[in-house]
Amino acid sequence: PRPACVAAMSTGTFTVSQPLNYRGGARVEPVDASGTETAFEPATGRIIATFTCSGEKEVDLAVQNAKAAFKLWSKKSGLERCRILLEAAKIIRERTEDIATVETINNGKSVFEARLDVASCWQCLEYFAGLAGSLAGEHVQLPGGSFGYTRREPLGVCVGIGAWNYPFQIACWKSAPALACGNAMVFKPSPFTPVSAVLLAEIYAEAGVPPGLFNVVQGGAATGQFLCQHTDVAKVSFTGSVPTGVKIMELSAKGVKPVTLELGGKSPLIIFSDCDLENAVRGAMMANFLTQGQVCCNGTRVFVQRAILDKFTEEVVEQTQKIKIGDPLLEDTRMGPLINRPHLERVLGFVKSAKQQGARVLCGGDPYVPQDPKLKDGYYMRPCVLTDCRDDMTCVREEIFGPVMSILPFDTEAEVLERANDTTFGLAAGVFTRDIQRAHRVAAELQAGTCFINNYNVSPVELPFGGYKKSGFGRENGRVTIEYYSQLKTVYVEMGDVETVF
Ligand SMILES: NC(=O)c1ccc[n+]([C@@H]2O[C@H](COP(=O)([O-])OP(=O)(O)OC[C@H]3O[C@@H](n4cnc5c(N)ncnc54)[C@H](O)[C@@H]3O)[C@@H](O)[C@H]2O)c1
Ligand SMILES: C[N+](C)(C)CCCC=O
Repeated sequence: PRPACVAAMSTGTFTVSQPLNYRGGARVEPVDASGTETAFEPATGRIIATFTCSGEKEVDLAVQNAKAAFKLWSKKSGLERCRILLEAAKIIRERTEDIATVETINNGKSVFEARLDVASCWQCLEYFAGLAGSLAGEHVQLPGGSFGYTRREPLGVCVGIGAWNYPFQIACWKSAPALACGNAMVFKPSPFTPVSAVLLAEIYAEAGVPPGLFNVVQGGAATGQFLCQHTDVAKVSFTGSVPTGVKIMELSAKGVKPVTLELGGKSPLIIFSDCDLENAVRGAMMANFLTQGQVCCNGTRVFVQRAILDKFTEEVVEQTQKIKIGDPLLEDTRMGPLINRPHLERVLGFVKSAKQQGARVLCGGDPYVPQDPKLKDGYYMRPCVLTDCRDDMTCVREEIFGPVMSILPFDTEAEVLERANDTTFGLAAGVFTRDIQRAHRVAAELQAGTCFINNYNVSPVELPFGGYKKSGFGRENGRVTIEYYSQLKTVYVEMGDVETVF
């Protein structure tokens, strides 16, 4: 059943009343445990769920269900899979309000933004539904009338492991290409945001996928490890931090499983003095403050050419101070709370160390208590703009994952490219300039999986998304993702006699 009118809910009222695991076509309590976790409503600090983390037996049951469903699903034609995925996309679109509301309650992002995330989800399903019907191999003529052909085949049971900043979107960006290619999936959300992935499982079931094709197991590191180590799992697609990505890769390597790693970043945004300043300021806001700054590809190192430094800084501070912080379910809120108390403290700690290292806080960077008494225990802070930053400061080198922008002046193109690329990360980068040749020259030199020219943090599902360097490898979205969820079989066909060398 769909959640009871969550769209009509207000902050401070939602609690989870049904099991959060989904296996074999139904919500279930796990048969064994690897501890318990608690999920919060960041806006109020209220507990909304206490749940059991799945143990090894539950993980195995989910994988076995997925394996059984794979046998049915992988035999369907691409067009048959397309129809079911399109139906799921339609349901997601119709339920935008319900899904966005749950996402906002559990994650803290504004409902305005959560609706945009949901749009990216149904669009992703539509996109891969479209590709499902066109998956094909090639036919190759060989000497003597013999020939070969290739078949694009699914991998089997794929595991998806997600981060907490885009819970529903991550589940869709992984499952849509996986299912389009004929795979089954077991998905584990972050224990901080367990609620919305199970809505996706229900939607897939309603759309007509076989029971067990998309399963959800809840838990933390231990549950994730059981998934990565399972011998019947063919592939692991992970979104999260670099240190966890390393562990996932090590575990998967033991079973020679291919991995997709969508990891963290510390992306540069370069603003040349010939830019359209108004657009550059808007771009910098988009690059830093979506989802309270908890975005992997955020352009948090904002390099500004010296001639426009003062004007740009003044404008960006003015816009930052105008951001409406508060109850994320209210229509005019644009910044909600951070994900939890320890993370808020961590982000505030980055601001403190930036000050100690010589940066100047132009606005924000301190805890915020909204006037509404029910929000007093929420995890809010005011968005922060730092100036007088240097490349060696901690706030400029490390991923903060919060609403903290560092402004860095520069003089020449060569200098800024050198500095922009001086990082172990390589997820995204941006450039604002009116000089079309410079824009493409700079994009070609930036060491990043995605480069934005004259915009930032737009990610249409038609375009591949993924990292360079320690930000990971493999891609999500775009046609190329088919290659990460399928394997190519070559079939040789002999039309003559066997010529033996013996
Ligand atoms: N590149 C991208 O597309 C992208 C998107 C969103 C977030 N991120 C990154 O994610 C990070 C924030 O997310 P997070 O704090 O949830 O990351 P995290 O690495 O702490 O956790 C991510 C997921 O991995 C699981 N996990 C933790 N230890 C594990 C282990 N040993 N084995 C298997 N699974 C394990 C967690 O339970 C969670 O589901 C940031 O670094 C951010 O940049 C990247
Ligand atoms: C949709 N965005 C804003 C590009 C975010 C993608 C996922 C990164 O955390």
